[in-house]
Amino acid sequence: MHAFNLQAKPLSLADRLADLAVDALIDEADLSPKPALVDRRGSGAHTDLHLGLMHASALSLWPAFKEMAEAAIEIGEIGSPLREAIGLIGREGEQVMLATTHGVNTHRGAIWALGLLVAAAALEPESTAAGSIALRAARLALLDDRHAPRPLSHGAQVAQRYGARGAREEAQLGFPAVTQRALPQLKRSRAAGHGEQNARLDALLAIMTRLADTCVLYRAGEHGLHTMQRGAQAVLDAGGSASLGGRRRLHELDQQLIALNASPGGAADLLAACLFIDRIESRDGINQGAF
Ligand SMILES: CC(C)(COP(=O)(O)OP(=O)(O)OC[C@H]1O[C@@H](n2cnc3c(N)ncnc32)[C@H](O)[C@@H]1O)[C@@H](O)C(=O)NCCC(=O)NCCS
Ligand SMILES: Nc1ncnc2c1ncn2[C@@H]1O[C@H](COP(=O)(O)OP(=O)(O)OP(=O)(O)O)[C@@H](O)[C@H]1O
Repeated sequence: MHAFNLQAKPLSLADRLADLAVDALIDEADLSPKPALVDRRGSGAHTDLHLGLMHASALSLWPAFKEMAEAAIEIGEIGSPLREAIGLIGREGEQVMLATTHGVNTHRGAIWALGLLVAAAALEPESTAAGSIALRAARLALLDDRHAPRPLSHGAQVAQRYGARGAREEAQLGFPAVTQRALPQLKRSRAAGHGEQNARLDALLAIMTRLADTCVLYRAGEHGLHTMQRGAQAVLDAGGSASLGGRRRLHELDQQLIALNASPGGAADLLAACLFIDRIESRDGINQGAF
């Protein structure tokens, strides 16, 4: 008789980073109540998205994130070969996502942001400070990818019309919405004892106060963007999502953004990026199999 070997094979660094990226996407999707976004309550301002689709899409991206981490480990340095390798994997990941969702864009911006961050984390697994990971990701984002198509995406149209450079610029600047706003707010709200879900909502709102979210600009113009930014600030000023006043303001913001069809999808992607970095930072080095 053969004995089964019940000892699990240890996860590789690439496995663990892909797990963390997918976890961050699932946590972002599940977080509720998010203004005008897909969450456990419903589809927000979207007609073609729902929570099950967001989950399926997140899970479908696991192999792409793992491959990006493996490419970073194998190539080992920031430069055009790595930039172009993760660009190719990202585009293939997008195709898998679209096949999973029957053509709906569930996570385009998230593949970009998390893909860069996964590669950045894999390059130097002992260097887990948020600023260091974001800086490596920015250096990658600044490199040109000769093979990237330049479609007239919604982001490109908004760039022409309003001058907002969206997801690309946010990454090239080192994710300031994450390092300067979301992570500090997440920590402040946790320290104030507001509870994890409220702390995450506050982090999302902190992103929304300043972000030039091209999803919102495309769908609702500058009026939509100002409504998002002012409304998010009003929730935080009223005490954040854990307070009664803040909750009321959050409900108002949800209603206003839905009426404007203004879904802050870029802010949602950056919340996932924030949760990914937070998990890495809060553990004892990603090389030590701590998660
Ligand atoms: C840079 C990307 C995001 C394209 O940007 P572009 O603005 O042209 O596209 P699009 O309108 O589809 O927007 C992408 C998404 O970014 C998110 N987003 C919007 N605004 C912002 C913002 N200010 N900050 C961060 N993310 C944002 C939204 O979710 C939006 O849906 C990326 O998809 C890309 O370059 N793809 C080419 C393939 C590639 O190189 N992939 C690399 C994977 S690492
Ligand atoms: N919980 C969420 N709810 C809604 N969107 C989200 C959520 N999380 C992330 N997103 C991001 O929002 C974007 C989807 O926005 P949107 O539907 O405006 O995409 P689009 O295809 O550019 O536009 P449209 O649907 O107007 O044709 C995705 O790129 C995704 O990364």
